Amino acid sequence: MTTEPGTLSSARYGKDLIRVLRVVREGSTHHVVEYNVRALVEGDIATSYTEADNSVVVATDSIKNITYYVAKISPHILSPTRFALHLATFLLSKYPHLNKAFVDVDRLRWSRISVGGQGESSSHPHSFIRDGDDKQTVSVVVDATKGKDKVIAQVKGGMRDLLVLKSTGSAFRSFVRDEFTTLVEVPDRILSTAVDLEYVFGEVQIPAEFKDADKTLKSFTLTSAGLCDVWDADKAADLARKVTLELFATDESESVQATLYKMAQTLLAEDKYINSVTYKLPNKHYVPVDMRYIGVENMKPSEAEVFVPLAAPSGLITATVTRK
Ligand SMILES: O=c1[nH]c(=O)c2[nH]c(=O)[nH]c2[nH]1
Repeated sequence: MTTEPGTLSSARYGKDLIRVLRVVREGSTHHVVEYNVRALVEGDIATSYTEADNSVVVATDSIKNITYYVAKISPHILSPTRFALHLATFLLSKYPHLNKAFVDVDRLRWSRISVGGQGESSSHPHSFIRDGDDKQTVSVVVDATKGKDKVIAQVKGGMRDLLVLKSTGSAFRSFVRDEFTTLVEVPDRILSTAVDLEYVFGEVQIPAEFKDADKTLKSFTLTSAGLCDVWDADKAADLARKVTLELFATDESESVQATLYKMAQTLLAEDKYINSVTYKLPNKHYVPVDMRYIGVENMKPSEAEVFVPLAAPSGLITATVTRK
C-alpha cells in the first residue's frame, strides 16, 4: 500500500437517539422518566478504522442494549445525571479496552396530572402530562485513561428549548449608530427567546469501587471531587429553571446580553458547585405591523398591539460566566 497521508488523530463512536421510558412502581404510585440518550466511547479502537479490525468493536447495537439494561437495573434511573454516570461507568468497567465514555441524556417533561375540584386537587399517582417542550440536559464524560482506579468524571447540566416571551419590561437603546443602522431605539419591546443553558460542575473522582458500577454510584452520591460533600445535579436543574424564568420575567432588560449576564451570575451565586455557566439565547423578533397605509397607528412602543413573529433571522446572544 502507498504511504497514507494522514494519521487517525481521534476516534469515538456509539449510539445516538436512544429513546427510553422507564416506569418505577412504588405501590400504587408510579414514577416515569423519558430520556433521549447518546452513548459514545473511546479506547483502543484505532485498528477498527485503520485495519478494518472489528474485534475491538462493541457494536453500537450492543451499546443500545446496554443502555436499556442499565435503565432496567439502575437504582439511579429517576436521576438523569446518576443514570448517565451509571451507564458510562458500566461501559468502562465491562470492556477493558475502552477508557472513556461520553453519555448525554435529555430528559423530557412528564409531570403529574392534577385532578379533583378547587381546594382539593391532588397529583394523580399514575397519569402524566407533557407540560413543556423544554428538556433537562445532562452530559457526562467518564475518563479512565489514567487507569481504572483513577477514574474522573466531568458532569454538565443544563436545559434546552425553554420558550419564553414577555410583552414589556425590555428595551434596546444606545447601540452603535452608523450608515448601516436601520433599527430604531425602543424603550419598550417584546422579548422572546428559547433558552439553551449549560453549566459545569467541578470534576469528580470516582472512588475505588469503580469495578462495581452500582457501588460506585452509591459512594458517588456522598463524595464530590474528593471532598466529603454532597451535590445534587438534579436539584441544580430545578434551581436553574427557576432562576432563568424568574430573572427573565422580572428583569427590566436593557438587552439580551445584560439579562443573560444577570441570569448567569445568579446561578453561580445560588449553587456553589457550579463552576461556569453558558447561555445561548436567540433573540426571537416580533415586529409591529405598520398599518399607517390604512390610517391605523400600531407602531408606537408600549402601544403596538399587532406583531409579526419573525421565524428568521434571529439574533443569537451567547456568553460563558466562569467562577473567579
Ligand atoms: O438585546 C438585544 N441585543 C442585541 O445585540 C441586538 N441587536 C438587535 O438588532 N437587537 C438586539 N437586542
